[in-house]
Amino acid sequence: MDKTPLIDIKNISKQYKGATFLSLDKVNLQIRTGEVYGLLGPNGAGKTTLISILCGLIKPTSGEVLISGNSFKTHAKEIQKSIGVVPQEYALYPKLTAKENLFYFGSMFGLTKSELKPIIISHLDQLGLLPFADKKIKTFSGGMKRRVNLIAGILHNPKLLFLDEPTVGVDVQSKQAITAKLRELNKSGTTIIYTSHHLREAQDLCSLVGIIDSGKIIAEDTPSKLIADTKEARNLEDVFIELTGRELRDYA
Ligand SMILES: Nc1ncnc2c1ncn2[C@@H]1O[C@H](COP(=O)(O)OP(=O)(O)OP(=O)(O)O)[C@@H](O)[C@H]1O
Repeated sequence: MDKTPLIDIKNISKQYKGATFLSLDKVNLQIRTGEVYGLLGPNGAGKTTLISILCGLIKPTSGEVLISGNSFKTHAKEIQKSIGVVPQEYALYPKLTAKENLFYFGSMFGLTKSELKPIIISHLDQLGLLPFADKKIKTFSGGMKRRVNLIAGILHNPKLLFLDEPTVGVDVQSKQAITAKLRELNKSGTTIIYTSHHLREAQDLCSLVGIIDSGKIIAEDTPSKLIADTKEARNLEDVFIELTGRELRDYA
C-alpha cells in the first residue's frame, strides 16, 4: 500500500450559518491510497458534513483539505475529475430511464456516448440491473435506485470514491451487491471513504475506521484493533457503544 496520504485533513472545523455549535471541531485525519475508510458515528455526529467537505460540496469554516497534495482553493477542477461522489439523497431523474440517467451523469465527466455505452452496460450487468436498463427510475425500488446512484458516481473510474450511507434503507440482496461492488472497485485501485450506520458491514468491509461524535474523531484504527483494544468487545458495535454511549441522539 502506498504510504503517501491521498487525503490530508488539517484541523477542519465547521460552523453552519446561524448555528451556535461546531458540527466539526478541529478534525485531523490522513487517509492513504488503497484504504476502505469507514466514517462511523451516531446521528448528528458530523459524518455528512465531513464527507461533504472532503468532496468539495461545502467549505470548512477553518482548516484545509488536501487531496493528493492539492487544495480545493487552487485545484478544484483537477480534484473533481479524480473523485467520485455518491450522495445520500438520490441524484437521479425519476422520469428518465436508468440508462438515460447514466448517460447524462457520464457526459458531465466529458465522456462520449460511445465511451460510456460499454461502461454503463458492464456496471448495470454487475449490479443486476441490465434487464431494467430501459425502465424509468420512478418505477425502481429503493435498492435499485441506490445501485444506479452508485453507478452514476463511478462512470469516470475515479481513483477516490466518497459515499454517504450507500446501503441505507435497502434489502440484504442490494446491500450485498453494493458491498461486493465496493470491494471490487477497491481491489482494482479505488480508495473508498464511506459513512454507514451498519457496523457489521463496516467491520467486514473497512481497512480502517474513524469514529466521530459531536464533530470530533474519538477513535481511529482497524476494526480488529478497535475490537481487541476495547474491554469485552466482541464486535464493532460493542466498541461503538463503549465509545459513544447508549443515549439516544435525536435532534430536530
Ligand atoms: N445545513 C445545515 N445547517 C445547520 N446545521 C446543520 C446543517 N447540516 C447539518 N447540520 C448540523 O450539523 C450536525 C452534524 O450533522 P451531519 O448531517 O453532518 O451529521 P451525520 O453524522 O451525518 O448525521 P446522520 O447520521 O443523522 O446523517 C448536526 O447537529 C446537524 O443538525
